[in-house]
Amino acid sequence: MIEVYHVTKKYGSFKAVDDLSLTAANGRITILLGPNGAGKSTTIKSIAGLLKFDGKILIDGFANQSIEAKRRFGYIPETPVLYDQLTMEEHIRFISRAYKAPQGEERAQALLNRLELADKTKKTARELSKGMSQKLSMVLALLADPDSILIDEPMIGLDPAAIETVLQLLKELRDQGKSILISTHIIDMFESLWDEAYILHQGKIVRQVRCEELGEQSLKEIFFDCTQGEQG
Ligand SMILES: Nc1ncnc2c1ncn2[C@@H]1O[C@H](COP(=O)(O)OP(=O)(O)OP(=O)(O)O)[C@@H](O)[C@H]1O
Repeated sequence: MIEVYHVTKKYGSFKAVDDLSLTAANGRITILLGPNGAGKSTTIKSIAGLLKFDGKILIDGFANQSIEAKRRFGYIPETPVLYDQLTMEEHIRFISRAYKAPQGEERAQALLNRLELADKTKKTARELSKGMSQKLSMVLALLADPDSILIDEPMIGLDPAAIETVLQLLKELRDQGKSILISTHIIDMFESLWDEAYILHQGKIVRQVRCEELGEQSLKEIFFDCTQGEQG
């Protein structure tokens, strides 16, 4: 479970995230929606422990900067962070050991098969396409079987078949009881998937919507109402 309490992040004097609170519960897919520049990546990076901020963030009850928290979440950044000279299999071995995940390589193999990467494991990161890098980044984030998963714009660079696989994978992870927090501005992609949505505008949460409470209005319509017609 991911709990964010009153987080404010400033770049200089500019508040990119302003007093933001949200919860990503176990067994639910929570999406953080917002137009470009709303503060989504800043929020996700703050939760992942990459940025300093004011406020409090807990992962399964542990402060997000703590080692206990870091063992419990997997982070898939918007732009994959890989080691140019290492092959896919070297990445997998390295991350499995770093996370002391004995089943890591086995889990990675199953994910590589599903993402159609199994025949690419000898390639170095430098030789991977954008989509392949994104898929490898997902495999690495999931190989230690984290309880919470943080994903920043997961579908960027993926082809339609990979998008279907990732959507299916996310459903399975939800059904296993994981908490999943996804930041995106592409509402259509997650139409069939989300349980909880937070709409972010100019650094503030302007609306929280539960899928089961959705009335006549679609999430997209609510999004446009809240963000005054900005692109979604
Ligand atoms: N390192 C930085 N220094 C200064 N300002 C920044 C920095 N990173 C982000 N910002 C600003 O903070 C605001 C939020 O940016 P952020 O990247 O979190 O938005 P986003 O919702 O993820 O946008 P997008 O959908 O375009 O990726 C923007 O106004 C951006 O210009």
